[in-house]
Amino acid sequence: MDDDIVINLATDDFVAPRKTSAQKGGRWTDRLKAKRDYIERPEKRARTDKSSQPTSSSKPTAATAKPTQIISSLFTSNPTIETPKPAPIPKASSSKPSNAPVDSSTFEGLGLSPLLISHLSSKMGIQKPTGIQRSALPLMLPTPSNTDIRDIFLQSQTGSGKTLSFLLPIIQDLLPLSSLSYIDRSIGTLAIIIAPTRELAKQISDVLEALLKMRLRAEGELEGSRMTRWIVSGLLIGGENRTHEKTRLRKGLPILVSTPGRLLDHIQNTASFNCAKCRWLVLDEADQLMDLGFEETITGILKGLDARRRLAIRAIEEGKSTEVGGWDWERPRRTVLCSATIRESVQKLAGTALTAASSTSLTPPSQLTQKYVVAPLKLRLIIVFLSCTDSVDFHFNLLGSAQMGAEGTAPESEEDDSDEEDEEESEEGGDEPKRKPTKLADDAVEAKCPLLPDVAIFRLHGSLPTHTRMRALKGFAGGKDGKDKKKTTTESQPTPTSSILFCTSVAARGLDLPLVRAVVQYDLPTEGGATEYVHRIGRTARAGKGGEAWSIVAPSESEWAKWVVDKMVGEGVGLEDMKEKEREREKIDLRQVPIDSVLQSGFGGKGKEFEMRATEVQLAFERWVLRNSENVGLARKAYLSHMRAYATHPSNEKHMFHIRHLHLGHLAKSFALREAPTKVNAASNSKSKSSKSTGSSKWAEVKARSESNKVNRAKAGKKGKQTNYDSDVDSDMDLAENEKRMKAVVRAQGRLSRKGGVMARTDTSEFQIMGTDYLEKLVSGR
Ligand SMILES: Nc1ncnc2c1ncn2[C@@H]1O[C@H](COP(=O)(O)OP(=O)(O)OP(=O)(O)O)[C@@H](O)[C@H]1O
Repeated sequence: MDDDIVINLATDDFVAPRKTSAQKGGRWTDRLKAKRDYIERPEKRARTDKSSQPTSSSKPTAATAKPTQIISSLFTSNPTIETPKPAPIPKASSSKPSNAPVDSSTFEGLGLSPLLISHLSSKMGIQKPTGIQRSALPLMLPTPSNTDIRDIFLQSQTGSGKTLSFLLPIIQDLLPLSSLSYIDRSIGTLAIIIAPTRELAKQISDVLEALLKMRLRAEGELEGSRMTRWIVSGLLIGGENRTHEKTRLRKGLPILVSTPGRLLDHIQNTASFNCAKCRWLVLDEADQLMDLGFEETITGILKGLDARRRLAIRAIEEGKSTEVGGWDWERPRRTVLCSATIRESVQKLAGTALTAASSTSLTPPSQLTQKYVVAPLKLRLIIVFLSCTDSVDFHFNLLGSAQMGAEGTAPESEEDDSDEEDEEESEEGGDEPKRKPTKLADDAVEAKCPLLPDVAIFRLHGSLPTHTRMRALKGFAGGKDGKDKKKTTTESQPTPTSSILFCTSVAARGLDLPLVRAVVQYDLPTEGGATEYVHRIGRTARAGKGGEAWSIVAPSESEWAKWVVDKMVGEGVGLEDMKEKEREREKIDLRQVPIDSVLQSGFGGKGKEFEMRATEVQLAFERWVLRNSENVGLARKAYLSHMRAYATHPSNEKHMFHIRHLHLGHLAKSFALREAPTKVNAASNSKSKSSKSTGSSKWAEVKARSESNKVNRAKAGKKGKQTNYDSDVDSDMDLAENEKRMKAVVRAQGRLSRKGGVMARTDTSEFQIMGTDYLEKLVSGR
């Protein structure tokens, strides 16, 4: 399998829906289709914004020619989207991949141990160093000339081999200790690697274990134990039994890979965690780790390690130590900061900055093709994916269960006020055939999509339990889960040849899945701007391989393409010179592709046939949502969460990503919702009204908290700062739930000020987070 993400929803052999004129008898879907496709609706009140204008490209149809509108059509009432002029192919795209190994260099020439070189070559297929490895190894490998170099910052493009750049020097540094008779794993932890997500920590640990499997023996020795026998690696990522972790730590883990929270926990609370002799501290994705939210934890870790070291030295001085003698306590700890993107301020924290010679900018790998399509929101559903947690769950279930021609009914509840269209659905749903289960198990990680027979679908987000997240990643990457399933796949369930991973930004950084062919940003990042964009697209085009990045851009967001390129060039470290910036800009080839050509290649057919095919798929999705209240609930929740997430774009992006500019009707349609958005909110409100706690008491609670925040801020002398809530949070909505969600969003973004446990505006960005009332007003036009 060499393609792990596909972007087309249907292939050329898509079977066109049966044309029918039957009004009586036949399949329910045929009658419904005949009815719905040709129901003419009174013209909607015209929107005043230009986005409500019909496309210039859309030819007059029976519907558009008259002053009426087909409700289910995806291709009417769309905003005008300028068709891009074909851009010249930039010179850079024909040059050598920028993150590939460098032919002119060798590991021998960089001072790497022959034992490691031989293992890399024979067991891992790695022959030549990449640019960053060429820069880093001579300075980081243990030699008498570089003992003074303490903190190091490694910056290079995504997929350029930073992991080996720090793991190889650590291992080469520890290997000589093997000759000391007293050395075994009880020496404690000598190197710690911190990664921001569990998935990334696990991945680094896997690479480390692959390296430690080396049959390394001292030169000339054919027999005897491995030099790495005592270098046991450990992984601490939370979500696991603490007692079990403590036992492992007590036995000794010379190299530890961990997420920050769990590590701090053990430094503070596990007496038997011997980390006083730690020589290496690596912060992978350092910019994210140094950001607010993680910052305090990292500071706690640094202080904790220093304190442990001081205590150990004092114990030796006072003769109370059980430590073995002969340890070089004078040798300082070396800190390695590592990322593809990093702010200059963070870079300055490191004494020595090492970058791959090829580029210091925020640019993605040169061989990565970047494309974007400006799509009306309601058309997104038929293209591809990416979103917040609820949106991931919704799309995973939708794609994993919806089928062409499947039946639907109106939702079981909350539909007393269903509109004419819903009533039509209910009437026609009377003779529906037996339904298939419509929702996947809560812990399901893989689904087969009836619309995409050769595709396995996976999901990954931070609200899933750790073991589920790991299973998802393994399955997607073609690991055990995926492979086993392929063996048992029957004829009725064809072998998946491609995989799609629906995920949140939890998968944006560091994950190395070499077979990923394309990254599709169904939603652009709400947090992290161009930096997050570069990390996300960096999941493809790794180590010199090709890859494509697609971004789905709403008409109201169309300024984004220029903005993100400006940011990529402008935020590159050390790119002050205008000419240099211009050269960098030329290398970034982010080009717009007309939506028609994307749909045409996805759905096939002649002329505008793709419109009918796309509409059929949209209808299949809408029918799936209508099948039961659970599906409706998933869709509504995803829609509302999407709006909340959207509202967290920072204020300097408001001109492109303001919720006020979103076409909410189209947005609802992209979640396969037929209801007008007012109804989506109304349904949500009625649910919360029936919940135990009254809205008003919760409102009072939130308001009180908001007041207390103000007092705290005033006390702290932070005038002018405000909470991330607007003071007009709606009293009807489930405020506690709302608050929880908002907090989760903000915390996930690392912007929750831990001081006092309240959400406060941070110095680096001011969120658009606004009360539900405000969203409601926008939605209902009040
Ligand atoms: N010298 C090399 N030759 C060939 N492949 C390599 C070399 N070094 C590393 N790789 C491979 O390149 C891929 C990317 O490496 P790695 O994950 O370390 O990249 P990274 O720079 O950390 O990326 P990101 O910034 O996205 O975290 C891995 O599959 C790794 O095995």
